[in-house]
Amino acid sequence: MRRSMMFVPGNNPGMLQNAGIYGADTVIFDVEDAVALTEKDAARNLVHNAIKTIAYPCEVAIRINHIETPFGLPDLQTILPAKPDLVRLPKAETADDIRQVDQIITEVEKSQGFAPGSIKMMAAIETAKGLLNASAIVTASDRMVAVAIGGEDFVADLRTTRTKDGKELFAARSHLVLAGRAAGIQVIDSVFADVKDEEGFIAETQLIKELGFDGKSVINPRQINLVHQIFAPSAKEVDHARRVIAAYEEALAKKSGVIALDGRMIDTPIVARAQRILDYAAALGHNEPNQEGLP
Ligand SMILES: CC(C)(COP(=O)(O)OP(=O)(O)OC[C@H]1O[C@@H](n2cnc3c(N)ncnc32)[C@H](O)[C@@H]1OP(=O)(O)O)[C@@H](O)C(=O)NCCC(=O)NCCSC(=O)C[C@@](O)(CC(=O)O)C(=O)O
Ligand SMILES: [Mg+2]
Repeated sequence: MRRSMMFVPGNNPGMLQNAGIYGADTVIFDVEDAVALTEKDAARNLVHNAIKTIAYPCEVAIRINHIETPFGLPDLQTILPAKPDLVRLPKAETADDIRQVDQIITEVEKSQGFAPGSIKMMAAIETAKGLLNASAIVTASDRMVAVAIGGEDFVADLRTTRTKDGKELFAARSHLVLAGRAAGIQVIDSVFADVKDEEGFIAETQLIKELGFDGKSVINPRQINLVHQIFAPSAKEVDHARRVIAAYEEALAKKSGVIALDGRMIDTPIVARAQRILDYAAALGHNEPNQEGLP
């Protein structure tokens, strides 16, 4: 699961040290926009050492600089030998961007003796051009496991701003869900910058869950649990899903493919959705908070 992917500035030793304790599904050690140009060398060395020496209890990703900048290649060459799980390429605009990074990862995997394909990739779409090429980007490498939207850069490219209800990102978010689902990979929403606005964060996370996203990029530990609560099926949803499956089994026993439950039709897509809720709840176990705990 990649419900919460937390950015950690790669030049902050204290944050790198503690990044694993907050329960994020993934930590993303950032050497791109959270790091000033003068700090790039120091940050990539810090990130390398952190990955090499700390046993993080979650997936470890790195966000490199774009491969066409002077920093992208040294980012990969310095950090990959520490073997992060995942490389996030920001501002991806073409399938060739992905292939270039893929090729460098392949070379480092060979030289370091890592299993081929063991380092995964994801791309962040942050421009109109990237969005229009999304289908080619998500299918450009077998390493691709997810695609994200980088909302802050995206609205800058569109020459607009972010609003509370997210109307400016609606088309892009939906397009990305389509591209990701068609490629069979996960789709991750953007960050929410105002870490003190809990109500706004909850509303945005509920929206992106309804749009079909698998998770959200976050920038602060206090946002992690909120995402997990919103993505966890509620007790009511789990109970309803169980009743749907039971009703459908009853229908099948009577040689029917359709049945009514509480006055509503139950057929195969509804059963598939119910099964997905049960699988999701089972994957979470019984220790995860769910929506009932939301403020
Ligand atoms: C926002 C703030 C300054 C608030 O600081 P505050 O000091 O008020 O935080 P507090 O809540 O007081 O911290 C309580 C305790 O948690 C620790 N703690 C906090 N944050 C932590 C963290 N992230 N990792 C580990 N530890 C953390 C802290 O050290 C303290 O520990 P302790 O002292 O021990 O108690 C801080 O969070 C922060 O720097 N965030 C990361 C920002 C960042 O990475 N931006 C770049 C990525 S976005 C981007 O580039 C846009 C994008 O590209 C995105 C896309 O593509 O999706 C696009 O285009 O949209
Ligand atoms: Mg960005």
